[in-house]
Amino acid sequence: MSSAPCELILALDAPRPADIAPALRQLQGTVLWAKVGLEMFTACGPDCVREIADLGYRVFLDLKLHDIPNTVARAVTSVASLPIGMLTLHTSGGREMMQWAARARAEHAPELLLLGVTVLTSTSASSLHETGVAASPADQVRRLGSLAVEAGLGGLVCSPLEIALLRTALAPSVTLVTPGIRPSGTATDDQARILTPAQAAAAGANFLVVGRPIFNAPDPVAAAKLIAQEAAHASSAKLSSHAAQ
Ligand SMILES: O=c1ccn([C@@H]2O[C@H](COP(=O)(O)O)[C@@H](O)[C@H]2O)c(=O)[nH]1
Repeated sequence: MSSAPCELILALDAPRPADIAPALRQLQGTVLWAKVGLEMFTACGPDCVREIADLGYRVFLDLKLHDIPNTVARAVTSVASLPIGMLTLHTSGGREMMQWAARARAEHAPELLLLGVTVLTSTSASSLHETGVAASPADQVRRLGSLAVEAGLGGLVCSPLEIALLRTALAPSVTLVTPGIRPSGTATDDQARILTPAQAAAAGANFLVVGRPIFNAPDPVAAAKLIAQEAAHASSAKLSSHAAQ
């Protein structure tokens, strides 16, 4: 198990960094990581990645690549020149796609952590079955997670409900990143497989990705600080209890 406390990643789901500038400025130094996703990247491209990095954040580029192996490997090569620390691809693209991506990373961006998205946190058991997958979300996450690690990825994106099972199934060095985080009393929105920050951190997540519970809160800076504290506290308690055993 990792000895580092669980950290918060801010999900920047806005078209431009300028749209969330006050929160970004006020959280500099308190939150280390920010996630640029499809909305921001399709609106302003690599420039917004550099802009967020220039503000002092480590950037998680959440492009969820999913294509034939050659195309995904070339996309990994293209983003290798950007100041990013994490990049996502869909594990459902299969072993070969992930192996090609892992080779491109080794050659062009050895410091970059490639994360395999397993089953989206917005997917319920019934919506997964509708796509033709008979397995439960937990079994499908275990299967895809193991495949991703065999193919050479360093981490996974899963729901907090699967953190404990992945911690049992995989090496402790695998980084587990979880969206689907909802502090008690906040709206579920379109997320289906959720836990609170403390529950996810106690289960063994390395990073929590949180967007709307922060940016839709009356005071986003206070909301982010509370979530970061709750996660750090729960993971430190877990680490101390492991050390005592
Ligand atoms: O399975 C996944 C993979 C990625 N995400 C992304 O995380 C954030 C969550 O935002 P909230 O507002 O906290 O729900 C968002 O950027 C998603 O694209 C995910 O939710 N689930």
